Amino acid sequence: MGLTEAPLRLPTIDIAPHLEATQSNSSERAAVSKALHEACVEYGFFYLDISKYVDPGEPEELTRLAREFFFLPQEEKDKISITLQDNARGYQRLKENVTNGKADNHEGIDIYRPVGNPDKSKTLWGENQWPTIPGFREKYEQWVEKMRKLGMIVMEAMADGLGLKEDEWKEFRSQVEDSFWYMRIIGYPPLPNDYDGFSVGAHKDYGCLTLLYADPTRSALQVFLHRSGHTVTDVNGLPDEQDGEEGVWIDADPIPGCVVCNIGSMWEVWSNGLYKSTLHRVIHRGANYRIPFFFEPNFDANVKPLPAAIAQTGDVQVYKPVEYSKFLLSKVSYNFSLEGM
Ligand SMILES: N=C(N)NCCCC[C@H](N)C(=O)O
Ligand SMILES: O=C(O)CCC(=O)C(=O)O
Ligand SMILES: [Fe+2]
Repeated sequence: MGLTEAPLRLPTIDIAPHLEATQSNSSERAAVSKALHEACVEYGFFYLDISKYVDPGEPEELTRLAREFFFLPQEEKDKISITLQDNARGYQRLKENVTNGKADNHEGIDIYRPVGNPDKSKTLWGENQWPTIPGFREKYEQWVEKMRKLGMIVMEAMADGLGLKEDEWKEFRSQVEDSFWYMRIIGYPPLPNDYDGFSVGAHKDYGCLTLLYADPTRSALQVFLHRSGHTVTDVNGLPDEQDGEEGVWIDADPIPGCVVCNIGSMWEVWSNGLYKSTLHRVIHRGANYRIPFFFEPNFDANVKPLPAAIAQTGDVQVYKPVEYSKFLLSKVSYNFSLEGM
């Protein structure tokens, strides 16, 4: 059946009741937590309505600043190249990022949580490199702070949706409250029709939660629902049960006032596979900018299935523990190399 079935649509969830917890909105909050739970079981993807949290002018200003940067001559952009730092923080040229052995048709700036003792000889452990455009750093740092707080709010709502008790949440929270967050500012030129690759090839996100501010271009971000013949393994390197015979790519077109949200592989581990981190890819035929913010675990988090999740998945721990830092490093070191794929 696959492609002829009824259109699949990702759910939209308004986070407003969780922005301010009051006695009177506790049933609304519970409904939101339940909706998050269902979206994560079913899709691993949803729209998060943040219109009561973010003024639309804010990401529009970020887009304007991004345009100003990406319109600079190549040699100006290369002054903050990732190769001058820790091979992760800074600017990457068009086709420098690699996914599934193919160069991606995008350029971007990657910013990570700063570290106290930077050492650029260690991958990921250098310093962020910001454009010198007036206001750029300041505006983007404000955005990071906003998204980081939002990430924590959503994590708490999700923990509630999964049924964690107060003390279980406290334990869980300690694994993410010093999030090793990550932000990308991505410039997409139109993907040529004859290009043997993608704007971003099919992948899963690595950590907890991605909060994507997307430009209006349609059919750009595509989400893989129900299974195909892809040879993808899960976070533990096991064959992924998502990879059956059939599947369908659906468009996750932007909705005004919402960020597109998806869960990363660490949620798959915490939930013992109850929540799936879903494959997605980008085929961007327009020319514009997108800003994903990745709310991730603490760098040193040891991620393992939560007892509450094991209890809901047949009382058997299926997923092995994962050290987030090792997992992240293995991913990032493949992102900029066509070797060893
Ligand atoms: N979730 C993150 N960090 N997204 C960044 C890009 C994903 C594609 C990357 N080349 C890859 O193969 O993973
Ligand atoms: O630009 C997009 O729509 C999504 C980008 C993405 O999936 C990523 O950077 O991980
Ligand atoms: Fe992604």
